[in-house]
Amino acid sequence: MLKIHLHEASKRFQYEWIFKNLNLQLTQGDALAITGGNGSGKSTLLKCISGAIPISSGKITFESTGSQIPETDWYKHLAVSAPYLELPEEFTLTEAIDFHFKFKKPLNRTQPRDLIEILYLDQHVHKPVSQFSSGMKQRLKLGLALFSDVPLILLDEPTSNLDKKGIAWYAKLIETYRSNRILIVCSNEPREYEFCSRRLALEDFK
Ligand SMILES: Nc1ncnc2c1ncn2[C@@H]1O[C@H](COP(=O)(O)OP(=O)(O)OP(=O)(O)O)[C@@H](O)[C@H]1O
Repeated sequence: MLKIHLHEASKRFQYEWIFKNLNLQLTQGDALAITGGNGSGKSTLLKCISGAIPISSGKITFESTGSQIPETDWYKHLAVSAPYLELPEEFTLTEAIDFHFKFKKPLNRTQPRDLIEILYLDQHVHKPVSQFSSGMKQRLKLGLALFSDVPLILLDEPTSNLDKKGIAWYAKLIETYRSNRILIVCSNEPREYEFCSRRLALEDFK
């Protein structure tokens, strides 16, 4: 059982404070929406929680069945989908999926061909990712994150580039695969985080 604890966590870039004295406890089953306008610091907070960048003061801890997970191992317990994280563009769809699952175990032993069907990308199996539309890339990013067998899922702007069908697909996918995980969604769009029972407005932590 993964537990994340932020204790007086603060982040600044040079002289600009992005958030200050943030206290938060999350455990599996929790869904948190991080909200705020452009530039409020949503992506920065997500990166701090993933361990990609350090906080300036305070503490973030990951704990699993009573023992603390070292920061260098956090990445093993999480998957991220974000606009600034690139897919391997030179790979075909099948290669990109195989590559991803060299590092992360697939959820419920999902087979690549089944995932491709769930992502409704079966017409594009042999196409290089560089030739995907932005919506197709977004579905692939979300699929790779949600179908990684990890307890922490971090989604930044999950429905960007998705059309109406894609947005409905996202909602259904989340409903099915969020259970017993910690899900964190950074967003300005209520439709992306309606299911989140917990909300954190970054404007409150300046
Ligand atoms: N590496 C960095 N160095 C300096 N400042 C940075 C860095 N990364 C982000 N910032 C600044 O931190 C602030 C928050 O940026 P961030 O990308 O976290 O906002 P956001 O809420 O995710 O915005 P958006 O909704 O536009 O995606 C901005 O003022 C940004 O310029």
